[in-house]
Amino acid sequence: MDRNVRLVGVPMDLGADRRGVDMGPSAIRYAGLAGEIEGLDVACTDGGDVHVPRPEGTDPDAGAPVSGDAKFLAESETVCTRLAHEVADAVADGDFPLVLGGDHSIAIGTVNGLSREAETGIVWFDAHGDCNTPATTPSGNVHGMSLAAILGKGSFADTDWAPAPNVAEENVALVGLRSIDEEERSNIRDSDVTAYTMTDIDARGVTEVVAEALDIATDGTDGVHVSLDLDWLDPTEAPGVGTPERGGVSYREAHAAMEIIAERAAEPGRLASMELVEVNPILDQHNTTAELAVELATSALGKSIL
Ligand SMILES: NC(=[NH2+])NCCC[C@H](N)C(=O)O
Ligand SMILES: [Mn+2]
Ligand SMILES: [Mn+2]
Repeated sequence: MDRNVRLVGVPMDLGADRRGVDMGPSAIRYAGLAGEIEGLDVACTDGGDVHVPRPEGTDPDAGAPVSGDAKFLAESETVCTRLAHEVADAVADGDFPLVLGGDHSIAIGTVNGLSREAETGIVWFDAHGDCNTPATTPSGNVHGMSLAAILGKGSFADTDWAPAPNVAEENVALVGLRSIDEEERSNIRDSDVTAYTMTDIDARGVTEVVAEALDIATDGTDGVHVSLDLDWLDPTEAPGVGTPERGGVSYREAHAAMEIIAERAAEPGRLASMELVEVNPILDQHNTTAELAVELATSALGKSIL
């Protein structure tokens, strides 16, 4: 990594049912992220946390500007708009934004900030598709809708804060899927997003799948955003997540994926930003999942075994 890394924490948990992911940024910092990055001879500054309203006393249905079910949408807008500013500022200063969640709804803010001035591809590592819309969501949780929001699907198209300005569906790849809701399945199938399931990883191996996902995300774009939902990994490796799903990638497969990202990042501008989301310290075992998030981030930023 030839740029200064700027950490931006987003202690957001309004997009998920299980409370506790708001403590993710602290847990990841506590696991030693800044020091590990500096150990790679990469400068790292901490931009602090984006302010997130507390849910207590907030009406989850207040002012929802879209039709359908989406809880805390007004707060999502506020937080994602703030985050988009922070990310755009980091990019304008020539820094590499590393965003610490928080639930996955924050990706709406990260990608909006990042794609303001640049064509952006996305590789989205996740057990879930996060492609529900307010019309198809079974839960009303925005963290299950964030990719659909970024792509302006359903009633998100009527908002001015959710659809990202310079992201083409053809440059988006989902990797590691194993839990898709019934109607979400058609949202994915009817889109131009490329979706790699765990079955694809079983058959082809993680290195081939991730290399192809990166080809898709880099084709004609200025840079790639890596969105890493820790529930992408098997819950035996990453127990501290709110929506664990059996059958995820192993510890080594996850590192292998990040190492391929690091190889490609050598080409200037290729890896544009990264976010680590869904770490839930309340459900974790001795901060294992936050420590894993730190390891995977440093792998993506160039840490190698030898
Ligand atoms: N980012 C996540 N962990 N998303 C989980 C989404 C779960 C489910 N598909 C929903 O829409 O509620
Ligand atoms: Mn997710
Ligand atoms: Mn997920």
